[in-house]
Amino acid sequence: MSDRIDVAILGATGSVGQRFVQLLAGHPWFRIAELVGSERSAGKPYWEACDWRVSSAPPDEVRGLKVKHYEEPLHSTVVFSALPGGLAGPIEEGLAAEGKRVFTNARDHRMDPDVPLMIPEVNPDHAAAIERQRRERGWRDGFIVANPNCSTIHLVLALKPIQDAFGIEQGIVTTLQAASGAGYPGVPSLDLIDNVIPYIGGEEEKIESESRKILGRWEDGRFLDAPITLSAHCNRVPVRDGHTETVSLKLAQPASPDEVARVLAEFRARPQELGLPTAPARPVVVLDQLDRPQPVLDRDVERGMASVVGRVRPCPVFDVRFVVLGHNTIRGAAGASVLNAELLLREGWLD
Ligand SMILES: NC(=O)C1=CN([C@@H]2O[C@H](COP(=O)(O)OP(=O)(O)OC[C@H]3O[C@@H](n4cnc5c(N)ncnc54)[C@H](OP(=O)(O)O)[C@@H]3O)[C@@H](O)[C@H]2O)C=CC1
Ligand SMILES: N[C@@H](CC(=O)OP(=O)(O)O)C(=O)O
Repeated sequence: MSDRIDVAILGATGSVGQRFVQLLAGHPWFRIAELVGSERSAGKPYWEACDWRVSSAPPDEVRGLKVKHYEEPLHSTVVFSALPGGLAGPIEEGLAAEGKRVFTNARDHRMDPDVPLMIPEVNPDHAAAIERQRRERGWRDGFIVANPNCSTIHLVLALKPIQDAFGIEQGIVTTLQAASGAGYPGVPSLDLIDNVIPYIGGEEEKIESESRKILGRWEDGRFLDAPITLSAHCNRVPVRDGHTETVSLKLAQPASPDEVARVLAEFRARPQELGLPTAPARPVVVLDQLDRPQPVLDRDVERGMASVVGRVRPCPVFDVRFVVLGHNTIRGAAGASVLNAELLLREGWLD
């Protein structure tokens, strides 16, 4: 365990930061060395600074760790960022310029033309954009790798096997997003209980543009978007964790619902081949029951790292429709970053 790589977590006290702590405590390759927060938390022991919400108590190895201010120097070479969007951008760039390998959840750099927006099962080859980043930004060892928006990740994990097998031309996705997606404390309880809020700022645009980048190609030193037209409708619902999405797709080649369900269930990719520690054995899990997936029952399948699909059936307007559910702060956020870091470590980018 002594040769584990020291890592820092930015935004360690928030909803996503707590999931990072949970996933990285006892990790075989990484050791939580530094926890970073705002002015509010800096200088306090983690257990005191953090309103821990994801299990009974923070892991012993971090309880007493003193939270650093985000302007303090960091010694860790790997940095996981759960900073708020808008604030994250310049801080992450500064760290990459110092040589840190930054794995970020924040939206700021996702659509940069030299930043991989990675899902290891979908576009591991996009890591090659790091070379352009280093060349054009003058960074020698550092880099930024982003993971997508929490709704985008689960949508794209379900689209990838279908795109590869049959091609996708158009899609409509409607989300039912959990309260924890808005951070902590997030949406006031009186606004959300007994209610549905049919608006999440910027979310529809992110789902539409991020999906095209991830499903696209890295070719001749630039990203080429996948030629898929998507229309997203986003809603906040009174669910604690787990985003549900209903999806209708127009395919390039005909396929029956059974054929679509089969390619989804059989989908395996690089993280599974490499046996990465945080990789789910099945990145997409297909359920047969008529009324599944449901957040309360299915969000923790494969330790929250899988996208759970159900109700694969014909679509009278397009070709096929289904439901996909995924944990928004595990595979939708912290788990996605950790899996990106595991992949890049195994592929030599952290040497
Ligand atoms: N929640 C989700 O499902 C998902 C979130 N994301 C993204 O992950 C990031 C974190 O989100 P989430 O955990 O939900 O947010 P939270 O609001 O729960 O947490 C925010 C974190 O950022 C820290 N922070 C706030 N302001 C500052 C500051 N001025 N300087 C330094 N640190 C600061 C807070 O520290 P302190 O407690 O010390 O104030 C806290 O640790 C965001 O970019 C979000 O968009 C991405 C995908 C999914
Ligand atoms: N907007 C997402 C969470 C989030 O923070 O997304 P992003 O990282 O794209 O800003 C939600 O509300 O569920």
